Amino acid sequence: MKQANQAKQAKPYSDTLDIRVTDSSLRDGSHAKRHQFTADDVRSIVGALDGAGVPVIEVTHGDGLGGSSFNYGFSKTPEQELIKIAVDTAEQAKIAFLMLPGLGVKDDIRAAHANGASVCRIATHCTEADISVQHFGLAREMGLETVGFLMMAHSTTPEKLAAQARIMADAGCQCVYVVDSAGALVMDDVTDRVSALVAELGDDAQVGFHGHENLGLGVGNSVAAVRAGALQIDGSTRRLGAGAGNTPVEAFAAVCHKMGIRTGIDVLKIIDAAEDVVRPVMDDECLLDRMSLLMGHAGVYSSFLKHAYRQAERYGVSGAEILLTAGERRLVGGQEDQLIDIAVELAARD
Ligand SMILES: CC[C@H](O)CC(=O)C(=O)O
Ligand SMILES: [Mn+2]
Repeated sequence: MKQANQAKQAKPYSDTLDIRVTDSSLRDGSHAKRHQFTADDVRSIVGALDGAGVPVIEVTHGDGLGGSSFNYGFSKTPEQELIKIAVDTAEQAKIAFLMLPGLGVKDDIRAAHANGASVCRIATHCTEADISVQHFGLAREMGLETVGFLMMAHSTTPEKLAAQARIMADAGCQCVYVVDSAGALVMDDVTDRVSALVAELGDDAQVGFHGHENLGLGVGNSVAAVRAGALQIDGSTRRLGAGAGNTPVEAFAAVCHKMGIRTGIDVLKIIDAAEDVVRPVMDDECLLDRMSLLMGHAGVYSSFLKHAYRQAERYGVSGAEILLTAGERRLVGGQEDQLIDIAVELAARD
């Protein structure tokens, strides 16, 4: 623990920030909204987060650029339009976008750049970093800041994860995230993974952490990540994200303030933004209920939640059983359609 704290003190994010927070309410939260964000939602949320000093705001379909589709759910508003509105609204925050190679293509990155986004986040399954190489190359050529997402990080070892982070860093990624897509990591797991990446990457790239609340550990895990040397942390205001939601930015900012970790976020303003601006846009609170808790326990991709509900209703089977079976089969992002297969099997069995 002592060493980890020293790592943080020795290497703050910048002269004024110890760590940099990215708010993902308008991207990860798109899963919870079934991708139905409107232009007004983006305008009001970006305005409030920007005013509270959140330094980076991510805006994209929940499954990233090109995610609007039959398999993942169609967006109400084209994501490039939302990105442009976010850029036009923010006065100080950078606007980030996410892309999964294969779902989105290079032209989507070019369009996001043309619309003014400045942080390009490329996500792959945690053992498949090699598919991100050309996208990092393109993004760097275009002058975009780059972030890599190693998703479902609970499903591989710290050593293997660090080797995948090396592939991203060598391709031009400036910060590689440990992504707890299933909200399945507990604190020591986070410490081990972040430490392994910090040791592997050294000064070549920063390390980040993206948490989900499925075991109620978003804030605790994010603090563990910071102590292990992470310099970038994701969260969502009011936990507006997939599953039980993400690390709540307002709680994390308050905890950091108490711990003397500088985030640049005004705690009182972000608390007001959560209550007065983000909550009214949400269909429901992102709850730590039976379904999301099962996801954390069984290691299921958080964005499967709404799909599981839909198939459970359609085939008259238990959503919890769909999720547990998805966990047993170790399904990864992109295999949403297999939840239909599972539901059909469960219906045939009942
Ligand atoms: C693009 C899918 C996914 O929602 C990315 C992410 O936030 C995660 O894996 O947690
Ligand atoms: Mn997520």
